[in-house]
Amino acid sequence: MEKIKIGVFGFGKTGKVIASEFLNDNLFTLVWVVRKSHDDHHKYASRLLGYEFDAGEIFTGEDIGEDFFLERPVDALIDFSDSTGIYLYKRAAEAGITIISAISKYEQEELDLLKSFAQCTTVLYSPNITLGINVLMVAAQILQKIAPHADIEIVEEHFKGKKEVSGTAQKIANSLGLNVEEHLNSIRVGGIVGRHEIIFGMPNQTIRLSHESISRAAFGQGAIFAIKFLIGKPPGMYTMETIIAEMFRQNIPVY
Ligand SMILES: NC(=O)C1=CN([C@@H]2O[C@H](COP(=O)(O)OP(=O)(O)OC[C@H]3O[C@@H](n4cnc5c(N)ncnc54)[C@H](OP(=O)(O)O)[C@@H]3O)[C@@H](O)[C@H]2O)C=CC1
Ligand SMILES: O=C(O)C1=N[C@H](C(=O)O)C[C@H](O)C1
Repeated sequence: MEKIKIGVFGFGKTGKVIASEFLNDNLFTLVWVVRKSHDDHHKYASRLLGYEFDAGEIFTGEDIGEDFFLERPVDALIDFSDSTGIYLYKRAAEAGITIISAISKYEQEELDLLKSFAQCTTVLYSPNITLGINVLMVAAQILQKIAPHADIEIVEEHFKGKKEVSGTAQKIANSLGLNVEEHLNSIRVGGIVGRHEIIFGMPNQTIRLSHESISRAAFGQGAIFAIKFLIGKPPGMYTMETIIAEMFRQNIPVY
């Protein structure tokens, strides 16, 4: 079977682990990686990550001219760079390359741009691409319907250096109709990869839905799940939670 060709934006804390997940999986070929700086320019991500073969040539944003995506075709582009990466890959969308953006926080302008790409190709946007957090997000909406009077607080914990409020926590708050200023609690300590908890407080009981990414590999596995789902789908905007919600629908008759 022909391998699925992948291009990755971002080669930081997460991008490196994502690249490794694709290098470890025989279904995929890592064709290139784009980063902001000129560090490791034209070296192979595979070599830098300890593999003994060449894959994932490293480029900088400045290398992306008119023909970059035509000369180095891929089936899917996975974005773990930052909110500016999106301005470099309009031509990828026009060429029909599947776009998966995992950027945790976009301004409206960037969200609109991403939506415009969905007219030409399949686009999936997910501020938290793990399977687990999306299951939790759907479960929380069901629980809120079952217990509409519960007090709800969201706690998100991340590594000390994370500057912005968790995009995942904001998305959870929006999906539950909660004011982010009032109900979102952020903790920044040490090296926590990412933990989210939704606390439902009732007079005589407390329900806690929590999810923790214990390795950034969880994000790579989520991206792989997303690509497999998107193969053969028509152009349009997709999200992880709508894929998971559909799976809930198909599997809900438990009793
Ligand atoms: N949706 C999800 O599940 C998850 C989302 N994220 C999100 O992914 C993003 C990256 O996180 P993290 O790895 O921790 O961040 P880092 O700061 O460690 O890495 C960012 C990377 O992006 C590159 N970069 C920045 N701007 C551009 C650009 N315009 N074009 C191409 N590359 C660029 C940087 O290049 P250089 O190395 O040259 O400086 C760097 O390699 C964040 O938005 C984060 O919140 C993270 C984990 C999970
Ligand atoms: O910056 C990160 O690393 C992460 N960001 C996400 C967010 O802001 O919600 C998701 C994940 O927990 C890791």
